[in-house]
Amino acid sequence: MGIYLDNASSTPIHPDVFSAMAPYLTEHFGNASANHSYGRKAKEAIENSRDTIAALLKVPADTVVFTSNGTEANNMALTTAIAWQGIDHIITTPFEHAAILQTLGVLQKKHNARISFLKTDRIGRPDLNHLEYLLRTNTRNLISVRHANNITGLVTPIADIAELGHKYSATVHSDTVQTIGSYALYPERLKLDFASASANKFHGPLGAGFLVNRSGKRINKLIYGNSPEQQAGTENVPAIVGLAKALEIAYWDIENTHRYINSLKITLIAKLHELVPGVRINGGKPEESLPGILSVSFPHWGGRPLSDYLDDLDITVSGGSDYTAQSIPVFKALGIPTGMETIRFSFSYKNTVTEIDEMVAGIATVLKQAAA
Ligand SMILES: Cc1ncc(COP(=O)(O)O)c(C=O)c1O
Repeated sequence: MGIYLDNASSTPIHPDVFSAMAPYLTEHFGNASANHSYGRKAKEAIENSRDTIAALLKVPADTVVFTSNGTEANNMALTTAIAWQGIDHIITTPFEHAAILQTLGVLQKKHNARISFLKTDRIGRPDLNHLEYLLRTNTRNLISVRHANNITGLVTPIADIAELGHKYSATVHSDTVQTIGSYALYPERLKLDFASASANKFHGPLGAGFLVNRSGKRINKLIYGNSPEQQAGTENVPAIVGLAKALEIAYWDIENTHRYINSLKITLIAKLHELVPGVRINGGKPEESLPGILSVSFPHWGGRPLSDYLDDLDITVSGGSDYTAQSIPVFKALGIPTGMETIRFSFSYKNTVTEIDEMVAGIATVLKQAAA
């Protein structure tokens, strides 16, 4: 097995999550809408999962809406806010995920709303004075700002943003896909009307997410059909069961997991500074960013990209041309020189210091080859 350092993209499923899901793939395979024992068993599993998630997040169970992923949760939140709340002005940042920027682009046209992009500082922190100015000079505002940047890991002061927003009666959504499960996050404490999550970011299955809807408004459906779940269609019961189990595991002992993952990140930063002259760490100080994400820009030494060499060594990171193409607006906004190669390393509880050492040894070999 190689070294997997792309956990911000997707994490391996936790063995206990797999065990919790297995009976719902084999024995309890019923359709939750069916009026017989199989259906009732499936329905019960969904409601138990909803209760588990609600208890962990300290929100009422009826605010938890299951979705297929984080993108759907984000779409649902924005569509609901704009459709029901008569929003005519949206405040966001240029750093949001495509699930936000593309959705807002469509909704803006459909509802004749305007979008303002918050000014940010050099590392991407939003300017709260600018936020207050935008809130003061507009009415019926929706704020959508993500809690942590999935490229650099920088964490936004979302509670301050939400507090300011509510002072001016704004509706506040945060794309918390990178933070729910990474932090023990409580939407009420952060004063969020909407928060989105995706299970495969915290050792849950692919194809499961949820939206917390504290707005008091009915969810605006994205598709129509039979299901009593707000999103139409037959529910993915095993994935929902796995999602709840994964969140339970993530919230258990989260502080120690954090400390451990952060120590891997600090170790890698120190080793890279030692090894590579001119290396640049993006996303602010380690304590300002998610413990699990490290964005590094390497001076280009000509020839093949470093991420390709790492791939040859069976070391998986986020890099290469597709990643760069998606991330270019963020790199530009952060002032990362175009000549540098930027790689995201993202860690989980499964990674070890030995893996970090092996990867650094791999980078050292690549540097030597390039210099020869
Ligand atoms: C910040 C952020 N928002 C939204 C998404 C989309 O989530 P999903 O892939 O579950 O649709 C991602 C996925 O990487 C993300 O990092």
